[in-house]
Amino acid sequence: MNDVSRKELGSDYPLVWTNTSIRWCTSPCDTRNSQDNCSSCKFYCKRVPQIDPDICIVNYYTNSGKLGLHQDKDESKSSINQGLAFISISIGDTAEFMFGDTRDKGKATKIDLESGDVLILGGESRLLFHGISHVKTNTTPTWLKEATGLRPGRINLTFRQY
Ligand SMILES: O=C(O)CCC(=O)C(=O)O
Ligand SMILES: [Fe+2]
Repeated sequence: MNDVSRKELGSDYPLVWTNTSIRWCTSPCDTRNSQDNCSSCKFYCKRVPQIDPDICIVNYYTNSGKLGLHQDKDESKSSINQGLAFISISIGDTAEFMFGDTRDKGKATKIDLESGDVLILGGESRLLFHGISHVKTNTTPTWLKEATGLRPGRINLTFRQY
């Protein structure tokens, strides 16, 4: 993601992202007990409840793959009402990710999700409309292609708590 996208996301929605590495909380951190005791991921702790994922959905997009704007509502009412996050990890080709408050594609904000980006939608942003407008051909990092023989396209993993 570029810096503009980071600012947009950071100011409007409680999202956490990284580029090319997973920055994860390594110290005790639990919003259910305390909101301030985590030095490594204060932002995440304060605004997005922690999850114990029990579902992983794997999406594979060819270079013509798309996913229309939608809300993720298949988890339990309790999970959604608490704003439990879903954690999305992108691998392979870059995709343009859209998100917004309505299903209107024209009004959605668009950001690039690159291989290695981690996006967390939780708390206030749990029910954001989101989707993939397109996948950018031949954008997988060369080292990844060489190391894995990954075919063209994009893999997205989302970890969720039912
Ligand atoms: O591929 C993505 O980045 C989003 C996937 C998604 O929204 C979903 O699986 O519900
Ligand atoms: Fe989704």
